[in-house]
Amino acid sequence: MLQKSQAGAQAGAADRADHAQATSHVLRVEGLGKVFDGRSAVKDLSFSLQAGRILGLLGPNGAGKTTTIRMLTTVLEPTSGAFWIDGLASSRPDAIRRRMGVLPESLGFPKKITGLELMVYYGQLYGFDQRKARQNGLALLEAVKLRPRAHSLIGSYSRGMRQRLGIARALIHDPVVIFLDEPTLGLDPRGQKELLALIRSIARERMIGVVFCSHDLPEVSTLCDDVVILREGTVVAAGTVGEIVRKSRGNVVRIRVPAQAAQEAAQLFHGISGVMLVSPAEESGWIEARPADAPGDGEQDRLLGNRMLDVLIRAQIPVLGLQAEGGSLQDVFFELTDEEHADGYASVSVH
Ligand SMILES: Nc1ncnc2c1ncn2[C@@H]1O[C@H](COP(=O)(O)OP(=O)(O)OP(=O)(O)O)[C@@H](O)[C@H]1O
Repeated sequence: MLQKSQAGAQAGAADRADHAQATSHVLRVEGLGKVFDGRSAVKDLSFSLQAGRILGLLGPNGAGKTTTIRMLTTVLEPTSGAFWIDGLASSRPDAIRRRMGVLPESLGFPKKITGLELMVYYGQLYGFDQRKARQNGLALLEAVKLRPRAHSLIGSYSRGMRQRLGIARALIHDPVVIFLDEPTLGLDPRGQKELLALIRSIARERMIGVVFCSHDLPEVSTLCDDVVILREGTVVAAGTVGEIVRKSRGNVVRIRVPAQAAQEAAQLFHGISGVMLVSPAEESGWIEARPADAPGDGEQDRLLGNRMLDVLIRAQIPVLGLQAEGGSLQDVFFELTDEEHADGYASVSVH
């Protein structure tokens, strides 16, 4: 709880000044770092998140995601850098804790109370009286589609229902940012889909910024607006999902021509700037190509197949088969977090 002391009043004024500086972002992180026993777990991390947007924090095991989340949720003190939540600086953990909600990776709820009792308990911890805590609790249970089970014991809830209860609890004090650590872990495909839809609607309707940690890359591509990819504690890519996917080297085009025309077609493809043949023409007539430089111009990369087709049409070489594989967040993730291929990618800033 905040103390109404002179120091508190001064801190409040400073908070408001910070707030005025950074009102467009619900979360802003600058140069955040954490050193454990002389080893950097997170280095110079900077990004920002706007209200109503969902940011995916990605990285392989040991990349520094948990350390980052623990710093941003004030569990761990950063070694360097700072962050602001709703304009309030990380040097005021009590104040910023009241502006954020957290769904930790593993949730421990008492099993022998009802969902509503849990909501009332936490509502009162945040200073609501019994009536208001109950009213707020019921409204949030409705929002996460648990209203019909409000009076059931938590012990009877499925994993998906417990996750939804965890989200309702994280929203009790009307936070501006919520941190969700692997919320869909262990859910069946339907439960996963429903939870993702719920997270999206909460972000959009309540204008809450969501920081979402997951190892499920298709899920992150579907849900998130922005992505930060960490590798060994350092940001290796940051931007919107579209911006990051366009940086993929995964655009591969396979074209099949008659076997007797394969050499000629390969020669023609060689002549297209920006095209790299992956394999020599096969006896079957299949020829595989990808953009020569990475990261290339995303638009140009996506037009690779069109340019290859264009030269075949001009040379009147029949096209017998065509396969085009666009880049995905998964491609970029593997490329960036694989030591051999991690060079040559420029970061772009998250809006
Ligand atoms: N309390 C600690 N003391 C010492 N080293 C730590 C501590 N916590 C984390 N680390 C180290 O910091 C690095 C980042 O770990 P972190 O748990 O943040 O990674 P992660 O991306 O969350 O990994 P995972 O996906 O496996 O959960 C690792 O090298 C880890 O060993």
